[in-house]
Amino acid sequence: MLMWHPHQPAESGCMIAVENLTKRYGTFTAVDAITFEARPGSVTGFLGPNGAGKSTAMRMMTGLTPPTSGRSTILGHPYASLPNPARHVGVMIDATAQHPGRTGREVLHLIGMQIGVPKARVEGALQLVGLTDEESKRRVRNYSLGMRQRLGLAGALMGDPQVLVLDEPANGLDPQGIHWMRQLLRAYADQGGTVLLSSHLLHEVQIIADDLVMIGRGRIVAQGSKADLLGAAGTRANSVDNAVLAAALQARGVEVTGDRTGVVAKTDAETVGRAALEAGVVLTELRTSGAEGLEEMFLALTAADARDSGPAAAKDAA
Ligand SMILES: Nc1ncnc2c1ncn2[C@@H]1O[C@H](COP(=O)(O)OP(=O)(O)OP(=O)(O)O)[C@@H](O)[C@H]1O
Repeated sequence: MLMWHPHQPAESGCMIAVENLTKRYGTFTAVDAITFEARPGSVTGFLGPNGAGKSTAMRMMTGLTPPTSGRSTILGHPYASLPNPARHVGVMIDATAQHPGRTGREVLHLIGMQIGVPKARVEGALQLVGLTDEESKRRVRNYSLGMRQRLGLAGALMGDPQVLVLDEPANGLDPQGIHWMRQLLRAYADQGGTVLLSSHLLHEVQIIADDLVMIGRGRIVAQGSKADLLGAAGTRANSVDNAVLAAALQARGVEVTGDRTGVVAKTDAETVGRAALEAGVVLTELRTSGAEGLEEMFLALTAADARDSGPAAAKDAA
């Protein structure tokens, strides 16, 4: 596999910094004072339901939409102040926006000319995203959505950037394509690159991301390392007497939910273990609630923000 080597940042620290970034359309607030950072060598998943404000935030970060207030920097500078930004930041916001009458190869040639990279880079970019020579000669109007995504990613990689900002890059990819993309982005981050990618699918992001920023109706509802967020999702336990275990936990002020497969406690494993010990209940299972817990948390945190939660969907307010 062809590899590339994103340059290490001159100084360690965040490559993308977003501070109180806000976008209002009339009285409707699409992005509401969001603040987060993305680190080099990591993949940051920007997660939220449809209409949460992910694309709007990414458009502001990459100079496509002016913010109402707040600021964002990439490599310490506002995107628009970066000299030849595509050499530093690869952006894929709308993969369907490519010119339908051009071939994939032509699209990449043009990008190369605009940003001043050698023509030979086109071959490398095509190989990186797995578009064949024959496919690269087809017109974009005949591309499947997955092929457009691959072409969009190739365009973003043309400048050999240190930072990638990708809006729903897995959209339209089949399971193999998603697997391929994960490997590509993981390798890119492992070599020091910084990736910010958005998705409305928790599972998709959870597999690849090191850090997560969860957004709902324009606001950040949770953020942190994936490990911390998985931990915060609680502990799943099973015992010979779950009713006694649940009561022991509640007596300690721990919030408990449960189903026929066991007890889920909003606390760490040690606290559950101690409660079981004191109550004299034998534990048969004890683990962090993990992925299921994170999904429950994501749904709960964004429930008030989801369009299905009430008639007054955000979009209608715009
Ligand atoms: N130009 C605009 N004028 C008015 N409202 C807008 C404009 N652009 C976006 N919005 C609104 O801002 C909100 C956030 O939209 P955005 O596209 O950023 O969401 P998203 O999280 O990317 O959603 P999705 O996952 O569906 O792509 C939506 O309610 C949208 O209708």
